[in-house]
Amino acid sequence: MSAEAKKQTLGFETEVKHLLHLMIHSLYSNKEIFLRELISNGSDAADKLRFEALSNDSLYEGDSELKIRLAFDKENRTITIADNGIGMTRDEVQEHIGTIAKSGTKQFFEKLTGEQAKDSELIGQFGVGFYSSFIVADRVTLTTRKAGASKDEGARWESSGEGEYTLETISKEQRGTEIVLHLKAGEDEFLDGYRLRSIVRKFSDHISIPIIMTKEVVPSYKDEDDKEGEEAEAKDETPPQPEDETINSASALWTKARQDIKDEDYNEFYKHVSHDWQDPLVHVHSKVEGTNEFTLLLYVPSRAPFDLWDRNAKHGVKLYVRKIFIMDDAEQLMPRYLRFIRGIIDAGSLPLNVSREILQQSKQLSTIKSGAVKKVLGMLEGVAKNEPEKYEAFWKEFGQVIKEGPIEDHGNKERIAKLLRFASTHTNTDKQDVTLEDYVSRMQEGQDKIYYVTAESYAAAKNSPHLEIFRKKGIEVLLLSDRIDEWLISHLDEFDGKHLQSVAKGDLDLKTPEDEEAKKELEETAKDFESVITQIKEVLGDKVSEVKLSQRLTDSPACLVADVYGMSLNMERIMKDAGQGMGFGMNKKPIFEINPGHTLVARLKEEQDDARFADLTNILFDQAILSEGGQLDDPAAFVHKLNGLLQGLLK
Ligand SMILES: Nc1ncnc2c1ncn2[C@@H]1O[C@H](COP(=O)(O)OP(=O)(O)OP(=O)(O)O)[C@@H](O)[C@H]1O
Repeated sequence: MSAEAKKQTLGFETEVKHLLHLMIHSLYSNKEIFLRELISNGSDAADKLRFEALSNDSLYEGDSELKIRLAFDKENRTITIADNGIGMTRDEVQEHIGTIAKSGTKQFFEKLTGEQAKDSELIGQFGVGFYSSFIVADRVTLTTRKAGASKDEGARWESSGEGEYTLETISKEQRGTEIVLHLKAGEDEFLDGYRLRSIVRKFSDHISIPIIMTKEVVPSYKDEDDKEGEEAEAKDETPPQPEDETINSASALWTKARQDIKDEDYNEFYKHVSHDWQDPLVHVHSKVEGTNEFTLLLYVPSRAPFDLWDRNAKHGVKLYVRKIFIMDDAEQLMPRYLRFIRGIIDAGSLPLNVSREILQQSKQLSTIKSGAVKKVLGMLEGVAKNEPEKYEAFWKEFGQVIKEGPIEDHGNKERIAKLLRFASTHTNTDKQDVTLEDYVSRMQEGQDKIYYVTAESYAAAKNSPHLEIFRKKGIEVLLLSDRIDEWLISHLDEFDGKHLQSVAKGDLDLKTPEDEEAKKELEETAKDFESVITQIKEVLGDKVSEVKLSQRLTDSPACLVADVYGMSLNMERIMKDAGQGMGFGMNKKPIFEINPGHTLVARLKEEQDDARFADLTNILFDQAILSEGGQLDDPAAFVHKLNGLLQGLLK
């Protein structure tokens, strides 16, 4: 026996134990799903073999009828699930089984709180897969051999799910994977053919290869009189060959007509392709005719996957060609902003021998992609229109990703823009539920722009001094505080012919008659403030590009305004945080606007003492930074100056 053939005892990754514990507890009321998960794996293994065999027929080893066999043994209290799919090498077993080598796992564990209830919720986002065996079994034996490998290159893995597993090389006649579950005490309900059949029909009917069980001998109800004769007959006959039966409908779900598919079937298929254990939020099933004929069955999950923000996360759409699985993770099929979409696309017109390289440049595939994107957008539009509550749930989970849409997908910009939802001064809550269309319908007479403010948090946006004049005039402003918003807005400069305008950038031009009036008045006032403005400029030096009287303030004494062509101050901060080297200062300096109607500014005008003038000016400037959500370079100096003034009050 070679060294590696020896039995090894290996430890699970530390996280596995915790994960197993959580899974078992959160799934206990739904424990029959272990069967769905194992059958799902068997079906994936068959898909993989079928694809590999396209270019290497010998992998079938003369047996191309792919299937899954399910059996139970009452005496030994075991359930066996066996497939003749691709199988695994010993190394693959070590890599895939009992190890969580999925991207994003680490982040997932960081999110766990240790509180059972909360963590159970979270874990729903994490596929259960093979581990679900341990919900019902206290020992699991997996034997497998890779298709095309020699018979003595099989592997046996065994574990009781408690931190360790053994792995050894064995000889295995049949390629594929066989899993034996040694049931825990109390799980005997699964040692029942009727129960197993009904679970398969409920969860795995859509699996496209046959799931086979031995036909059970149904006791026949014959006349009492016949009984003796029958027994006598049975005695001298060898038992009849057990007969097989297929217990699922074994056809690719997406090839069926919509009206023949039940909601449960759609949901179970979703769980199979997505490895999610919750029902999806919504699906679209559609056949697109034409030269590039294809069928798609795509889903929106009800919860964001745990790796939604992981750059390396897998994409969720599988590519099939005429029912043959071609590949997972087909990033050519969905743009990044729809990366949460799960399901399949069956491209009838692609050749079967496509490779990843060919796909990358395939014109046909990009046509299919754009057709699929349109279907997905159509589905979302439908939900938004007809099922607003569902859309709200969708937006909560995926809104931030959809906001990448106008940046990534110019062709569909208008359509995506209509799917966006924002918080706004109209509703004054942090709930993002205002559409751009709603906004436009509420625009005031003469208003020709869609106004927004960006800030680091909803509170900072809502309380921004820049909103004062808008609130006073009852002009709605969108309150943007998601990180992505700055980028979104830089790519979405227009909606329905209306320019999107930051309230914190450039000159205000509200285009109303009162506005013109106010402007004139301000020009008059400005004459009075000329010398104050010059003095403020001297104090602030190159911290600002300009100082002027403000039209936007009613309650606050001062604010900062970004150059109309420059970055907003919020954007500058984001860039700085992201270490983009574009720190405060690289951008054009902000304009410092003061409110001539404010008592502090009036006080400044009267101030004779230069030192006090400088202190007050610096305080107003720092306050303006703070109310923008910015950070002070020297907070202690600010506090010191402020206290100086306050003490002055007490004298
Ligand atoms: N019957 C099988 N035949 C061949 N490979 C298998 C089989 N079962 C599992 N595997 C391999 O083990 C890996 C891990 O399986 P597991 O069920 O834990 O997770 P998964 O199916 O990848 O995803 P999830 O955990 O989200 O369900 C699979 O991706 C596959 O590579």
